[in-house]
Amino acid sequence: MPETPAIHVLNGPNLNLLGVREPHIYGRETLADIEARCVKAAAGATVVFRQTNHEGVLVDWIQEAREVADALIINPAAYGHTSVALRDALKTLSIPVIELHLSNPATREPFRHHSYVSSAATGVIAGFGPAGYDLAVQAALTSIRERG
Ligand SMILES: O=C(O)[C@]1(O)C=C(c2cccc(Sc3ccccc3)c2)[C@@H](O)[C@H](O)C1
Repeated sequence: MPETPAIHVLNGPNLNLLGVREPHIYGRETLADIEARCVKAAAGATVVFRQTNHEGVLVDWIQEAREVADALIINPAAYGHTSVALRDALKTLSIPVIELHLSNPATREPFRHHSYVSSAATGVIAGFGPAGYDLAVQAALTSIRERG
């Protein structure tokens, strides 16, 4: 177990607009609120929390995590349903990868039912709203601890 684990949390397109519209689907918390949740749940572990609307930037951040992170949490948003590039980048990682969705895409439009990310993830958390990020951080810490 690293002395101070580093958990990278990556967020995909449009998540910078959270809390503004569709609170019945994604909740009323902003991404800044969710970042604060992650820091609190991490209980002293380092949290690197980022959001981008650009697929290639997510690939760059995944490659960076390969070198410096002990676990990766990713909410790919719409790119989860479209991006082989994200799947390929995640497959290069040997650290725990947790796919996270605020909503449960399986209960929504058919085009959201498939995720390219899931086949590269250690596990998936979906449908719990912002609390899902707390669950993902706990899962990351447990996975790090159990890997030694
Ligand atoms: O549930 C999620 O977290 C999800 O990853 C997030 C998504 C998503 C889609 C559009 C906008 C937003 S964030 C948002 C919400 C309300 C108003 C503006 C932006 C997230 C979807 O693309 C995914 O299918 C599901």
